[in-house]
Amino acid sequence: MALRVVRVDVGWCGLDVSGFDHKGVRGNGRCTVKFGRKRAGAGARLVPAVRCSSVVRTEEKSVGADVTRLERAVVERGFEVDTRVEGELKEGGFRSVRRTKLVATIGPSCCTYEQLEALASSGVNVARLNMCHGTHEWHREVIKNCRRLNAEKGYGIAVMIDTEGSEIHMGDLGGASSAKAEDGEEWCFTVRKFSGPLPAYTLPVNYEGFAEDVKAGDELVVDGGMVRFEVLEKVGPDVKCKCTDPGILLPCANLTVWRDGHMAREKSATLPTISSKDWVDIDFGILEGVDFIAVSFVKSSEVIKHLKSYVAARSPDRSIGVIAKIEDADSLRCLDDIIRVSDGVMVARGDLGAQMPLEQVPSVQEAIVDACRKLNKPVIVASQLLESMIEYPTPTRAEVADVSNAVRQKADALMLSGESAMGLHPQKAIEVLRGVSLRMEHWSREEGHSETTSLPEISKSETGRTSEQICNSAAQIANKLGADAIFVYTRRGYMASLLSRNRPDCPIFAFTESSHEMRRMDLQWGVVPFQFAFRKDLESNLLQSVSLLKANGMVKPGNLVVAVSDVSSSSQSAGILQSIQVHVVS
Ligand SMILES: Nc1ncnc2c1ncn2[C@@H]1O[C@H](COP(=O)(O)OP(=O)(O)OP(=O)(O)O)[C@@H](O)[C@H]1O
Ligand SMILES: CC(=O)C(=O)O
Ligand SMILES: [K+]
Ligand SMILES: [Mg+2]
Repeated sequence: MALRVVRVDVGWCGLDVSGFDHKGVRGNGRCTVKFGRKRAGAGARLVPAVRCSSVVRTEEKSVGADVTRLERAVVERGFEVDTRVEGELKEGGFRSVRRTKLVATIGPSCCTYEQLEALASSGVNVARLNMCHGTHEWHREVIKNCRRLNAEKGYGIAVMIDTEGSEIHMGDLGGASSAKAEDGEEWCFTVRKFSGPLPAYTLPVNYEGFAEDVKAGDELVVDGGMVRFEVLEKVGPDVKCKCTDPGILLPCANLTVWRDGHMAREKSATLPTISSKDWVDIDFGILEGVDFIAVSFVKSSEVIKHLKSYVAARSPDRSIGVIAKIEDADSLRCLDDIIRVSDGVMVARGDLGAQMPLEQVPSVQEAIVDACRKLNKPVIVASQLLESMIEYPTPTRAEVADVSNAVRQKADALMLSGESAMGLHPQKAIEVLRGVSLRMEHWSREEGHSETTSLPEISKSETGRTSEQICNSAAQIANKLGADAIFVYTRRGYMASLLSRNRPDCPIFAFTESSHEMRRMDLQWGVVPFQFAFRKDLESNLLQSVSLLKANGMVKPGNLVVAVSDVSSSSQSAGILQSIQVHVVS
């Protein structure tokens, strides 16, 4: 039997071990972890005692101060939970937990360790990195900071990369954070490449066929109408334009070309959804162990299927969630197909609003949120939720109403873009999202303003249908009994998602063995992920988790818990598929 010291990092990348025994953590924070014996006939698998995630390196010496708070949490306490949720539970009890999840785009305003910590402490669940901007070194540093925060401070922040896609947009502004275009000024849009500062009144465009595609008289719309130009003439790679609607130009701003009142798409319409640059960025994401990859301008379910099989082949032991961004009319035509094959969806209102009449965006948002819930996939509502907070420390009343509306629709998550990436008040913006979410959730739930949504049956297989019915019933039982929480023991999060789909009155505590699955579940409405070593059946899991939470002051006598499980047990092999248990904490 090998005796080895393992550095356990409940962070991002690295290998998952099947399990190991532990001697415990000593007062000085040193921890020796001993591998168990090989199970007979089970090859290299080890007898699991405490299951833990992401062993980054193994070495023959003691790790001493390397042992982080979270490492100790799993070894000492037998479970792990995001430290922010733990605080909420201890302070306000089960029902106080926020159900709507928060995504923040990371940019120059919030990328240092301290700035990220400020966002994390205000409740960010997912950090989004837009691959349109920054270098791989820059993104790697942000990911490293997020990991460090998780390891040192006990947060469970997930990372999402977002592809650039092939749509036409401007390049960076030679290092400038913005440029101002005045009425009547002449500007040159060009496909020429520049290193360093740009010549005056010049804007690079990413799409090589740009000059071929546009015609004199076309209208160029920047960022859905922030600035407009009229095309005067084409000279080789340059397109000379006159500003007709003045405003601020931002780096990598989206460009659409309009002709005779319609969006002109020409050859750009045939560009691949995932460009060669995107594949390089996706490889980077896989290598860095990100939790989600969001794909811009998805036009069909095929591209999602293709990416999912690529990711599965490149990252066989660690699934990465593929999020389809809905940002144009093409994706709406096959919305249900796209949702079915994706692991989640983003309502990308920024580009949606540039690609279709603005007044259609609210109803499209509602339709997408609704379809995602019906098809059991998490949905993120993104862009301009608090746009004025890029500059001002307080949102407009209309913005608060917009955020409230998304929460009332029961979207899984809300996302900040420029507000966090390059705004003056990233932390305040997250606090507004948090405060408005909590208030609106309370209003819907406790003040009886919730509407019931009928959910279609989605599962095809017998076990899937059983899980679905069990989860629907468990959610109903929990609501009728006024339960404090639903506990679900789940390997890949499927049962947790089926419960979340019901949007029950109480939070869903989802116990899983992998810290990676934990982070993936943290995009779902009302799901509170825990890492926990499974016991032999539902009853032992329930008793063990309740007693662990009780010992840590996170449940109280009298709390009512409804429990379900998709973890196979001895009774399942005896023919009892699944059951619902109701437990009062003694
Ligand atoms: N990594 C970054 N570096 C510099 N600036 C950034 C970065 N990420 C975002 N920004 C700034 O924040 C603004 C909003 O960011 P975001 O990524 O959400 O843009 P978006 O237009 O909503 O997304 P997309 O390009 O996917 O449609 C950008 O226009 C850019 O100015
Ligand atoms: C987020 C994004 O890509 C959009 O709103 O267009
Ligand atoms: K993008
Ligand atoms: Mg977009």
